[in-house]
Formats: sequence, structure tokens, C-alpha cells
Amino acid sequence: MPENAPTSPVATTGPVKVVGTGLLGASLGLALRAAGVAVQLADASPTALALARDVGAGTPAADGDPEPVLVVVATPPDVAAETVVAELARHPRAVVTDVASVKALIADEVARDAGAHLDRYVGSHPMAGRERSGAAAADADLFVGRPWVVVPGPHASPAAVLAVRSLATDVGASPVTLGAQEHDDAVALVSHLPQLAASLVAARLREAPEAALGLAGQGLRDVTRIAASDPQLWAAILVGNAGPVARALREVREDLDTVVTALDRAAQEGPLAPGSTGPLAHVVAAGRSGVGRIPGKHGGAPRRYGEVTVLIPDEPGELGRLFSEVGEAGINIEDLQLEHSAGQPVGLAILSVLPSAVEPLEDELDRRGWRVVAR
Ligand SMILES: NC(=O)C1=CN([C@@H]2O[C@H](COP(=O)(O)OP(=O)(O)OC[C@H]3O[C@@H](n4cnc5c(N)ncnc54)[C@H](O)[C@@H]3O)[C@@H](O)[C@H]2O)C=CC1
Ligand SMILES: O=C(O)C(=O)Cc1ccc(O)cc1
Repeated sequence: MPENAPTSPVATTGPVKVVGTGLLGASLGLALRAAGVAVQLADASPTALALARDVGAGTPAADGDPEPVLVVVATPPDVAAETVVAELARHPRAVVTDVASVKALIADEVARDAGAHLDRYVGSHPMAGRERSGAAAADADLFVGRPWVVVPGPHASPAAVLAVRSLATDVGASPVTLGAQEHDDAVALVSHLPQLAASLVAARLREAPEAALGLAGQGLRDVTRIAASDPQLWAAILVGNAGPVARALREVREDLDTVVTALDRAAQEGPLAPGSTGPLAHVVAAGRSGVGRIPGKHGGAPRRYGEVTVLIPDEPGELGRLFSEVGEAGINIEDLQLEHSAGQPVGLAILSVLPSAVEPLEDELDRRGWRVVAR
């Protein structure tokens, strides 16, 4: 099979031009190339462009290239609108979309400046990413199984909307149509507030003693993973969605005030002081009912898997051997977490499987000599 031959037919014919070839742009380029679609790349940074080319995300756009049918703007949000307007004018027959994490501000600016080109613009936002920037972190499978929000303004043509929905589907995502403000309110809660919460918690660790950090477990890692994100990109995202994010944070501040008041009371008057246990339990219970509402895999209703925890020697090939032996047992791994302890030569693999598979899998792994850990 020739390199980059399509594995399944796609609706996007190409060429697709990607402007901004960092994490999102290069990931999209890789996914489209894997589907056999021609990709033209452009970036304000020659180094970012060369890197995206070298990872296989496409070919740098050049004079004399065939006209793109679709332009995807994957720049930071603060320059997305002006880039969309420039690309609409530069390619008078192309549909133009952007993948920025905020939508209302960009839609307003494009509506103001795009004039007669507005029917070819459809905003969008793949709900897929990671805490690293640049093409070096790009992944052809980044969008697989993720929602991709499509935000057609009132002037968008049906053909333009279809082209952007098809792009999402062609790279394995599920298109979801929302209004711009509806999108921004939603991501304030499910993406922007979590980013701030992770950053605020992780910031407390800067002065923590080494001995305390050595005790860190999976809870801290779960809560702080996205604290490693790019500060400049996130500052642009947060100011671009300032109103909804400030609203969500004000509500958090009210809850925080309640927690601090209850803790102060316990610290001053003793742990059984009236008015301290109740508010604290209430906050934890509210979190518990919130977390229960996060949909499970594939966007379906939350599903409870059973977990099998296995000790893994920190040696090459051990994880692969575990996976193939679970496969040989005819059991599907629904999810996976890895835990490492500082300075330990072993890790823990926590395999999520259907509840009915827990016991047979534990028995089988035990029989094959794995150390199954009771938790
Ligand atoms: N990082 C993430 O997890 C996600 C990011 N997004 C959105 O995708 C967009 C890109 O984000 P990333 O790929 O993470 O950022 P990135 O920093 O990895 O890449 C951005 C690229 O845009 C280029 N660029 C900057 N200004 C430009 C201009 N005026 N013209 C052309 N190129 C320009 C930069 O040189 C850089 O290569 C942002 O709007 C972000 O909000 C959307 C979903 C997830
Ligand atoms: O890493 C994660 O879990 C993310 O949620 C990444 C992400 C970051 C920014 C977006 O606009 C969308 C998704």
C-alpha cells in the first residue's frame, strides 16, 4: 500500500491548508495525511513550520499550489479572527474554519471584518488536546472519539457547515453543533475552570518540601496534569472567555469561603466544633454528585467498570506482555491508569474491565505469575 494511502474513504477531498502548525494544526495534518488528503502548511514561525513538515503533517504552502478547498486556522485564539479574515480573502472559494478554544469573540470579529465572505466561515473547536504545545507533541489520533464543536454563524452556507462537519468525522471526531455563546458557557465549566483549578493547586507545590512531594500519589497527578499547559496560550484562552470563566470562578469562591470558614472554626474551637463538619461534608458530597455526571467513554452514560490492579516491573516490554496476555484471555481493556512511586522499581497498572471480567482476569493473571494487588 502506498504511504499515507487512505484506510477508509473520507469526504474531505483536499487540499486542506492548515495555518498554525503547532499541536492542533500538526495533529490535524497528520490525521488528514493518514487519510490520503493533501495538506498545505503555513505558520508565522519558520521553525514551527519546518517541524510540522518533518513530523509528516504536510508540505509547506508555496506559490503555484492548487487552491485549498478548506482552510483550518489553528493559531492561538488572539490572532485567530484576523487570520480567518485574511484566509477568506486569500482563497475566495475555500471554506475557512478555526479550532480556537473560544468562539463568541472570534465570531463577532469575523462577522465585523469578513464582509461578503462570511458565508464561507464556520467556527469550530475539537474537544481534544493535551498539556503540551507544538508539532513535536502532535498525534494523528488526537481527535479520535472526541466531540468536535461546530459553530455555524447565521450567515454560514449549508455547504460550508457540511465541509467542517465532514472534516471532524474524517479525523474520527463526532461533530456537535452549538451556538457561540452556548459553546463558551459550556467550555468555561468543563475546560477553562478545570485548567485554572489545576494551576491553582499545582502553584501551592512550588515551595513544598521535597519530602512532601515524595509522598505524592495518583490523586495529586490526576488533579494537576493539565497544570503543565502553555501559560501564553491559556492566558489568551481565558481572556477570550472572561465573562463565563469569571462567573464560574465566583461560584467556586463562594464555596471556598464556606470551606475556609468551617476549617477556621475547627482549627480554633476543635474538630467537633458546631458548624465545621457539616459544611465540609456538604462540599465533598456536592463534588461527588458533580463527578458522577461526567459521561463515561464514548460520551454515553457513566459506566462503572471493575478494576484489576497489577504490579509491573519497571522493565522494557513488561506492559506489552501484560496487554497481550489480557488479550489472550479474551478480555477487553476499557481504560488504563499507570501509577509510579518515586524511587520504586515497579509501577501499578490499573486495568478497567467489565465487572463480570474482574474475577476471571484476576485468576488468569495470577495463574500466569503476575502479582495482582488487592486495593
Ligand atoms: N492545546 C490544546 O489542547 C487545544 C488547543 N486548541 C486551540 O487550538 C489553537 C492552537 O493551539 P495549539 O496547537 O495548542 O498551540 P501551539 O502553540 O502548539 O501552536 C500554535 C501555532 O500557531 C503559530 N502562530 C502563531 N501566530 C500565528 C499567526 N499569526 N499566523 C500563523 N501562525 C501563527 C505558532 O507559531 C504555533 O506554531 C488555539 O487556538 C487553541 O485555543 C483547541 C483544542 C485543544
Ligand atoms: O488535556 C485535556 O484533558 C484537555 O482537555 C485538553 C484541551 C485543552 C484545550 C481545549 O480547548 C480543549 C481540550
